[in-house]
Amino acid sequence: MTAIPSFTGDAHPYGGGDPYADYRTADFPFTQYADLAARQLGAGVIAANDEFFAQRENLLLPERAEFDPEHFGHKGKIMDGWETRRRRGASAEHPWPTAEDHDWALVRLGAPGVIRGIVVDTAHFRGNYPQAVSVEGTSVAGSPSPEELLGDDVKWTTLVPRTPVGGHAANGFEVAVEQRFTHLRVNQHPDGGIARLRVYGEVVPDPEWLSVLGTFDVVALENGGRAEDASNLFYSPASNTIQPGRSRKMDDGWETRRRRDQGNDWIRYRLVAQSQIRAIEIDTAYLKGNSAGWASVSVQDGETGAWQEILPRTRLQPDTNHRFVLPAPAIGTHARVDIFPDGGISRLRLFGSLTETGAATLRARHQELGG
Ligand SMILES: NC(=O)NC(NC(N)=O)C(=O)[O-]
Repeated sequence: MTAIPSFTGDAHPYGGGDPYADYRTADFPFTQYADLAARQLGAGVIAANDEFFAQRENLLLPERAEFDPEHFGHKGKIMDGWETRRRRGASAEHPWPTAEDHDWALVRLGAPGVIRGIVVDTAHFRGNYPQAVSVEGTSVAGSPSPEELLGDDVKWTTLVPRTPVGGHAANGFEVAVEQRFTHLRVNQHPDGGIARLRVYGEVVPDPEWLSVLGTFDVVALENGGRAEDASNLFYSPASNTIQPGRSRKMDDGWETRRRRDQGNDWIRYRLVAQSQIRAIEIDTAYLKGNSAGWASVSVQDGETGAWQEILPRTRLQPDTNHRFVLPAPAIGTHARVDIFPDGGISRLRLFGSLTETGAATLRARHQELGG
């Protein structure tokens, strides 16, 4: 694992001006993966032992945390994060919290998967961030209640051991645990505030669920699809094109910078597993003066297979969902959308089903990751 920067210690008290001017962060190698704790994917902070100063749900807000130095409420300073009360010891002789004292929050991942990295963001928590944090993971099928998750029969695996963190900083941790997780427990030792939680990883879907679906979107992030590479990410990520639901504004889609050459832009995807594609949707919702002019779609079977064009270069309309039925099913493990010359699309849907090989591969991966 590559060494990534770690931050410790207080940040300076807020002194006015841009509250992010002294924010400590870094480029983490794992942010190429999807955020499995994204609300858009269906994640939630389902319980916490204490949220006296600020509510647990703020942890998963997609926007970066805000800070208003003048904003106070009945409980104290209004903070954009999850913040617990200060713990006290049991007596005047020992007024401090014990080494075991800690606060916890339970997080349901939006899609189960393998976790590659976690960011515990303490933005604006300058003198009230946790002394240390730890993160554990578990895999529980169905929709367990907080009480069930806290039961003695649930096995938790350490993803981030108890580690000191810094105030007003993006505290990143690489995770190397080859298991599929459905829920996390985030611990603050002994107490404090965390602004945001990001959990980067690879979706590993339930093969039984996909097998009964029949026809489904074999490139959708929630089903285990992934945007592997793209020609340009200037305005917004390529992974937006395989997010759930339709775009609600322009930057919910994928938009490239204006090209000034004779080339074109593209995205390469890894499908859920080997699939048979029968229909395609290309949506340009909210892309009007910058919608892709034309698009084509190709598939590749295996990392080294030849690319086969399955949708020839086709004119697209701005702010429109386009539907195409393929003349014959197309088999592949990867797909590529080429847009001409540049601009963007908001969503790509590839409807079909897993081949027998694809289904077997998915079942084997699900099993090897703990089932
Ligand atoms: N100035 C503070 O933020 N104080 C307290 N926190 C809030 N949110 O008021 C505390 O005890 O950490």
